[in-house]
Amino acid sequence: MSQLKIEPIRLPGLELKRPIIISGPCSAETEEQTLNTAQQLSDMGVKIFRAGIWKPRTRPGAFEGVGSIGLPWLKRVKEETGMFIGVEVANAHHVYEAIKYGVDIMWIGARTSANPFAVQEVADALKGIDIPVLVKNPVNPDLELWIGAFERLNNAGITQLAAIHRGFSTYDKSEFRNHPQWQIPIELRRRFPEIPIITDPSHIGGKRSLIAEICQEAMDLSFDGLIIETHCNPDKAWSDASQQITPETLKGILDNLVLRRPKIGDTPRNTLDELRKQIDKLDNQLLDILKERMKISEAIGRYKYENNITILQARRYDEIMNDRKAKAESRSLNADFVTEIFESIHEESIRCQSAVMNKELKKKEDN
Ligand SMILES: C=C(O[C@@H]1C=C(C(=O)O)C=C[C@H]1O)C(=O)O
Repeated sequence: MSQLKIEPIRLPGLELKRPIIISGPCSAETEEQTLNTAQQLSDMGVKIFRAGIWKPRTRPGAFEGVGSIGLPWLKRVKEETGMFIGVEVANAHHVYEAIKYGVDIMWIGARTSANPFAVQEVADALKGIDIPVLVKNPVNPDLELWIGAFERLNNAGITQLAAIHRGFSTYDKSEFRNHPQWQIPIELRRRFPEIPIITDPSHIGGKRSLIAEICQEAMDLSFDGLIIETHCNPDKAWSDASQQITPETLKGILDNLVLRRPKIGDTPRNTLDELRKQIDKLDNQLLDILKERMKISEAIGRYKYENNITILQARRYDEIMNDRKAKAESRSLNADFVTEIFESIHEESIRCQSAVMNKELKKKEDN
């Protein structure tokens, strides 16, 4: 199991409290737009400003960021508002430029964190620089690749690290621009509880109407912060207009966030302990039932071996899936959830039957 050395993010003079808020436009477009947005955010108490300077776009021809000429604008933001400034970096040149202009915090984008060569280049460029680096999840839902990026940065001596959860690309259209797949950042939290997780509702939602609920969900998962795109005139934004909001809208969203305590602490435990005992008991029953079901699958596997029948019986499988889904619905259980469970049980049943068949075959060969 990998070990990471994670230290809290240090920004001089700023006490980082949950939720950490990072905000600013998707892209710095003009000096005026950058400063105007920053001033409004600063007035409402936001301390960390973000703006994209180099924008990796899916197709050529879209606005790809203003490049290094935007860095003096960010420097002005820092000087005039006192906010800390952050940009996305994707190669060594970006890192050197950002350092030159006093950038306080850098993040690695989702397309970059999917590419170990690019992450390594950024890590090598950062060697010897003590700066917080935020790593967006790779575009594909691959937790190991995400962890690999933290390891590469760690190996280069970067320890002030945090994760940005921006959702995962899917071919299917869904209500989200990038599917949250919350179980992936949750698994990151389980394995590396010391890594702060910052959710990016702008990229997950892709539209303004989803931002508030994604922020609330992230807070209820006890994540640590939010990075939210804001623009002084969102409808006129040069990139990602549909997901940017005004600083004023952001203020409304933040004011309405319900912040619950991540630790159970000294709340009266009796009720919770009792309910958890009931969960433990039911989980044990589930495990016993699964064990019994797999034993029957094995017996079916032996029967199929002896009678020369294929393991997969698509019609029976289809009947089971339709039946269990209907029964899930009649019990007000989420049909997608139940479908996933039975898909997984079926897969394991096939694996158990294959193992039985291979064992029988080997026995026969050995005789
Ligand atoms: C157990 C069997 O084999 C496979 C596994 C199934 C299951 O675990 O429910 C169902 C159908 C088959 O694809 C079977 O044929 O009944």
